[in-house]
Amino acid sequence: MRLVVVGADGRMGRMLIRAVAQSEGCTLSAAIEREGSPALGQDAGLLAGLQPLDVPVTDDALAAFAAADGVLDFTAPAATVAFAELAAQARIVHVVGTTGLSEDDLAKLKAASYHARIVQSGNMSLGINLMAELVRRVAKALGDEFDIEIAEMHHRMKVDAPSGTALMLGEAAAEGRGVDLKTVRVSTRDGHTGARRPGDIGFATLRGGSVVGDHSVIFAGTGESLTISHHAADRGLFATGAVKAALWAHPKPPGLYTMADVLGL
Ligand SMILES: NC(=O)C1=CN([C@@H]2O[C@H](COP(=O)(O)OP(=O)(O)OC[C@H]3O[C@@H](n4cnc5c(N)ncnc54)[C@H](OP(=O)(O)O)[C@@H]3O)[C@@H](O)[C@H]2O)C=CC1
Ligand SMILES: O=C(O)C1=N[C@H](C(=O)O)C[C@H](O)C1
Repeated sequence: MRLVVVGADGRMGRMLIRAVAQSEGCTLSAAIEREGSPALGQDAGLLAGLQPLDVPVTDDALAAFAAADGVLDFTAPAATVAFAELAAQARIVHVVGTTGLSEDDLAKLKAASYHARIVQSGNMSLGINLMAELVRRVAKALGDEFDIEIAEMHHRMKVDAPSGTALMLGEAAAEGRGVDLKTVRVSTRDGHTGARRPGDIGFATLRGGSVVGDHSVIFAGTGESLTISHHAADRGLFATGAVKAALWAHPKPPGLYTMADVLGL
């Protein structure tokens, strides 16, 4: 499978180049960065700390997608929406790891998925996708007398909050309770907030250092609490998950898939 990595010079872009180069069943056909990027012209392998791969970084996504079977995209929301339209035109696989997507962005991905095979997830790791399943079950079993709070910590460079993973876990908890997350989501607390509203799902965001990604879902009852946690030690695991998703989606019909579909959860 010929794969394009977009956002090739990003933290995840470099990991994705390595994952493609080191995985069986796929090759790196192009590496894309935005116009004016200092990475343009550099060899993608060298950029990712590998031997040269003879794939220079370019800004010509249209030509790259036309000559590929799939694209791995961990960039930014506006870029991802534009790449989804190009992936739809090229009828290829589009693996979307980008977080911070708005409702409008998600609607555009849905539209693109009538022609592209899109796998979209706020987290490509096995552990987090299993955790979402557990959270759904626990939220269903425990009911409203247990307050749900979701805490996450990421590196100082992260630009969106709460993390895509935290929102995914929040959606799972809300589904377990049979409610719409939008109606119970509390993402900020400051000053005299009043007592906690029963049924709310709270989010706490921490940023600092080089933390790859830590998530906890706390079910706080009266006299007891239950916490489910995940610690990501290396962002290579997200890249490996993205390659797995691309290979899985290659023979599938157009549609919008999740990592839970890929992992068979
Ligand atoms: N789903 C998952 O499992 C995971 C998701 N993520 C998400 O992936 C995204 C990227 O994270 P990270 O790698 O840390 O961020 P970085 O900022 O390090 O990388 C993003 C890269 O995308 C590039 N980019 C932005 N717009 C374009 C464009 N139009 N064309 C080409 N390249 C573009 C950026 O270039 P420039 O710097 O010039 O803007 C940058 O090189 C985030 O949304 C993050 O939350 C991260 C890890 C795991
Ligand atoms: O920006 C990151 O780094 C990460 N982003 C994803 C998110 O928003 O949940 C996944 C992972 O936790 C790392």
